[in-house]
Amino acid sequence: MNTNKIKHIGVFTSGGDSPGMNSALYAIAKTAEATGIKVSGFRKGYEGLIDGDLVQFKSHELQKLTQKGGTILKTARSKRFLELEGRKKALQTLNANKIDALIAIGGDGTFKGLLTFSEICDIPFIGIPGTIDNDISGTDYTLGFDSAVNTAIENIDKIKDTAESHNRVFIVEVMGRDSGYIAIHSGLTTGADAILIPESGKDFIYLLDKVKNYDSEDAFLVVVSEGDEIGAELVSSKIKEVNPNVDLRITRLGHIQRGGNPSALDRMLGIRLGVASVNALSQGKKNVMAGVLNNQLHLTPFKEVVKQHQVDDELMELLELFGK
Ligand SMILES: Nc1ncnc2c1ncn2[C@@H]1O[C@H](COP(=O)(O)OP(=O)(O)O)[C@@H](O)[C@H]1O
Ligand SMILES: O=P(O)(O)OC[C@H]1O[C@](O)(COP(=O)(O)O)[C@@H](O)[C@@H]1O
Repeated sequence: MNTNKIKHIGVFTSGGDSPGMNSALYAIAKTAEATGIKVSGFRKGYEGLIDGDLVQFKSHELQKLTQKGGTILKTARSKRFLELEGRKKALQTLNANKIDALIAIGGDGTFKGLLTFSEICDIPFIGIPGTIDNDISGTDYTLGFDSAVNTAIENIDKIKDTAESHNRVFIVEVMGRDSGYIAIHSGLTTGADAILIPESGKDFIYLLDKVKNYDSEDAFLVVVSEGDEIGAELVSSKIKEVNPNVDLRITRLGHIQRGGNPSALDRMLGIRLGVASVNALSQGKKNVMAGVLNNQLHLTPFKEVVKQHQVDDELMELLELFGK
């Protein structure tokens, strides 16, 4: 392993926070220390790079916080980094602090940012996929997805109890800005009657077919992704059109899905990808995202990392089977 070139890594979290980010930060610090590399953390995503807002990282301090949700480095969506002016300031910060590599934990927007930044900055960048939405190619799972699904499940189970007690139709909106992964996983595993996602056009037809005859002693549970083109309000009014007698409520789970301690799976993913990202830098890799494909570590060039707008065929078949 060649560790001569990299002496000082900068790391930051960016975009929406996700459970598991702290595990990854801990693993990065631990691996870097073991190979004699200094690590600095930039606070608030690209904003910290622009403002030179950085803190020294010591693994024993991060060890205490590895199990916590959120990100101890804080995160942000930075308008200033979208402008060349902002990116030039970020470059000055890196030069002034002699940072010779960057690791970013975030979603596809963060990686697009790195690609744009690479036009004026030629130090190596490594990405770690961190978003609850799980909508990034090049990895089976993103950091935080499993925890968010677990939170959604826990809450949907509770809603189902009250829905059954009152024979109510409940529409539960889960997160996923443009993606249905949280909805599919949480809907299937809570026995939802209908699951609505942006990637499917048929799901709404199945829902109306089912709900028009709904007149039972059970709950009728609809899990809808916030990214779905129809949305909870319209779904509600369409249900009332086809079945005016239903007693219906809408619950939005919202940001509760982003918080909480990470699941075992997300903690392990954070540790694996944190270690992999430092190792990738030591091996001379640049501008790649570290992910896990078929449970094997995998590096994908940023240029090939895209926002996933399709769920895989197997999940679509499940949706078809359980949605009808
Ligand atoms: N094309 C781009 N050029 C420069 N910076 C970008 C670009 N796209 C996104 N970014 C930066 O990445 C940040 C995070 O992206 P965002 O889409 O909000 O979250 P995520 O990384 O979770 O997808 C943005 O706030 C912006 O600062
Ligand atoms: O916290 P905000 O800025 O309101 O963003 C909400 C969005 O962030 C997410 O929670 C995760 O998005 P990211 O891709 O930025 O991680 C989406 O599911 C949701 O639409």
